[in-house]
Amino acid sequence: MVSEISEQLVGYLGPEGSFTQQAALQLFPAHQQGVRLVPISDIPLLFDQVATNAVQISIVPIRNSTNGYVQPTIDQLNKQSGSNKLIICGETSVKVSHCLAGKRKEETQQNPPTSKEYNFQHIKTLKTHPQAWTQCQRFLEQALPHTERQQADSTSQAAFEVSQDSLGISAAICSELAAKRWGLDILANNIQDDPDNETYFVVIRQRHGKVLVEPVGAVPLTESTSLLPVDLLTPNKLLDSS
Ligand SMILES: O=C(O)C(=O)Cc1ccccc1
Repeated sequence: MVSEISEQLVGYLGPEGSFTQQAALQLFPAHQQGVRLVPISDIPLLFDQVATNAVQISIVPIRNSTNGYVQPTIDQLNKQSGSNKLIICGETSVKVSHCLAGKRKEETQQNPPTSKEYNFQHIKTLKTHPQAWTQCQRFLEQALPHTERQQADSTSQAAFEVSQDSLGISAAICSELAAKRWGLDILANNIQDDPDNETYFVVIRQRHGKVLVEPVGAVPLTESTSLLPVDLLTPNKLLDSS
């Protein structure tokens, strides 16, 4: 008996509140019937899950306007290119505005916060996806130059981890959506160096896989428009605009 897929599963770099979820929602709006967005914990797993048909599509970050290619994605593209099983069927982009999110320091009558500046002295550890450090370099050098940095698999994973910190001494660099989703206070917003900071995402699926619902507004991949490294655009490699 052949089992028909009644619901299309679309993986994105989770948990909820990531920039990749914003890209996934752009491509598969929330009200769309027959599609379910599934948070997946890291980039290699997003590729594996498509390759095994555990999800039919994955959305992965590939490049940022400030600091270039997302290396784990490039590594996976190179790894998968030999098998010819997966293709990239479109691209999209999201404007990326980061905030610093954590627990606000208790305010006392004697120590009210000044109007715009919050005191970050209680923040001992910063967490985020590696791409975000260099997108927020100026702010971090000025406001938190000596704070310990810990890497997370995504910006929203960093927000989730900070939400579990009962001492309130860590902070995440993430979207405002992630801060809200995981119950954090926004300690500073728009902390990225470039106000036009933007990240590009690609849509991955199996070359011969069944896709019930096509992504909305995805830019098709062509040699002239693609954001991908040229050596990955050669025929018979992973990429295909068809
Ligand atoms: O999707 C996310 O939240 C990520 O962690 C990847 C990322 C990191 C920095 C900017 C945009 C996307």
